Amino acid sequence: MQERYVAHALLYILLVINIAQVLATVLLNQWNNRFYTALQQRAEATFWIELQYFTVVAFLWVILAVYELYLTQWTQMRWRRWMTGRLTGHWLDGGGHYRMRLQGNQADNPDQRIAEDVRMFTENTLALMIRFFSAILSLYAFVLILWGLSASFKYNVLGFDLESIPGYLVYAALFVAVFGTVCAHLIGRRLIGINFLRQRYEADFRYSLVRVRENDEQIALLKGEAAEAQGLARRFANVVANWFDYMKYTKRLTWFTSFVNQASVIFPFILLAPAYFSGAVQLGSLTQTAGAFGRVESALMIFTNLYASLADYKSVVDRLTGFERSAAGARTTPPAAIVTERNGDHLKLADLSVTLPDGRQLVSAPDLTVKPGDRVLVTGPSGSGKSTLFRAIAGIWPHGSGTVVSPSGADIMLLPQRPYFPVASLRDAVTYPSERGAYSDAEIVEALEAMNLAALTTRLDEEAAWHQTLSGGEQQRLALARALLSKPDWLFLDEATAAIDETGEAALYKALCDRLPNATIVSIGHRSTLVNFHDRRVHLVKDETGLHVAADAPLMPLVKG
Ligand SMILES: Nc1ncnc2c1ncn2[C@@H]1O[C@H](COP(=O)(O)OP(=O)(O)OP(=O)(O)O)[C@@H](O)[C@H]1O
Repeated sequence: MQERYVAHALLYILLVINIAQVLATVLLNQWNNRFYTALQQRAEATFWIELQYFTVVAFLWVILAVYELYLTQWTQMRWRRWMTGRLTGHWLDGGGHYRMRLQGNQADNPDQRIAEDVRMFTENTLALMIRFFSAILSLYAFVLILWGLSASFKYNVLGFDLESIPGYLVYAALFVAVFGTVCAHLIGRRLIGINFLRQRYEADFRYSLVRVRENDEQIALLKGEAAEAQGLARRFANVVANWFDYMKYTKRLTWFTSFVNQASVIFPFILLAPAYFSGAVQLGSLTQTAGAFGRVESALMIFTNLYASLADYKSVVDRLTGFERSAAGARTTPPAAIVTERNGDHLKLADLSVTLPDGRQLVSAPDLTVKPGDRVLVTGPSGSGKSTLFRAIAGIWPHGSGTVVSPSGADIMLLPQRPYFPVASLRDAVTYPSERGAYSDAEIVEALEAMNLAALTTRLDEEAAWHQTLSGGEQQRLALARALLSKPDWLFLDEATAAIDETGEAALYKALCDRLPNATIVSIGHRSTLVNFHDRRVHLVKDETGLHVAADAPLMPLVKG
């Protein structure tokens, strides 16, 4: 609320500054007439007085210019902060970021849209708004002046008395401006699409660089540097090709706008010269009229002069609205046809059919119930859909139909094979996503020791990219320590111990079962040794139509397929 008031206040101050600036230009325009008339008449005393007048107005002008820029920049950052918070929220809320990708309606490079496009939007909106506002004000002020001045320039063209058209100089400026705007649009409109793609290609290229950085070890091990260099060059080739397109159209537009701008310097003099040379008006009146004509014309030509910026702006607006549409689509589409109800203390899958994004059926669970305290091992061939079934149970998979009734009020945690850690201190990494201070150091140390990570207990304050520095097994143990701390009622382990040797895995499962005696544990795994820690097995087996179906199976023996 307070934020809104400050934003409004800043905007009003900026508008007032703009009005004052236009007022100053009007004063200077009038001064122009007096000053040059004094020069022409060699009136020295008036000349000095007018110079003092100019100094005062110019000084005020400088103050206004400085504060206009300063307050504009301030407003831009406040606005950007607000918009960034809003878009980040829309992206992250309710798993939208994940569903945006899965639903296939993802706007490209959301990271770039939140970072770059928001910055460009806030900077340009304000700058353009102010340019348009002052253009309207100067138009208003100088049209009046020019209208009045038109009457003093008497001459005729091809026998037609121009003086008889009131304010004909205003019409002349309007004609130039309309002509300029139409031509600028015809020449430059392709820039909108080109700018849109430029943002995209730049972001694609940056993302490829980040992926190399994130996967440096794999790339070094595979000696994939040459392939990466080729891939990066391919992406950068898009940036270059797009840039050449951009150059081509910007060049055409610049040819036109520069030409029009230069022509508009002499255009008023051509119009006014006959009246001046016939002696009808003084030099001061000529320069004032030419100045006023220039002001009216440039206010009217705003679309022409800002066409490149407007094209840029339009592409940024398109990218942001595309992002918002995609985020809204992800938010408003419920966790697909799979209804997740919270009711009772059992987990119940009824007529559940999980499909792939392209609509192909992947796995079904016609009737499956897991009771609190169960220890269930889920098995099935690779690619049969075990992980996707977990995703559907967790409510983040948007494709399929049927019902998942999950236990009411239960705390559910799902650990994947490759755990995620933020680049932060080890303390924050292990307690993620809980709030800071949710666990004492003693609790954290205890959990780490229980997961055989005593060596890490002295490094709680150390910040690192833990996904790159810890071994695969250490990362999995760190994720299990996270589970020990948060003590979920239901723990889903998706091959969460696959990188650990069988003896180590046995010790970890024992520690988990001892420390979370009431937790229901559902594990996906391929190892036969896992049988020892579970009392039930659900197997994904192919039915006669080739579809994998999840159903109870004997715990032993573990058979493949
Ligand atoms: N986002 C996705 N888009 C398209 N296909 C997907 C997506 N996620 C998973 N799949 C496909 O769904 C199938 C099942 O994947 P899933 O990871 O669930 O198998 P899994 O049984 O857990 O395999 P594994 O035992 O090898 O881990 C695979 O063929 C996979 O390619």
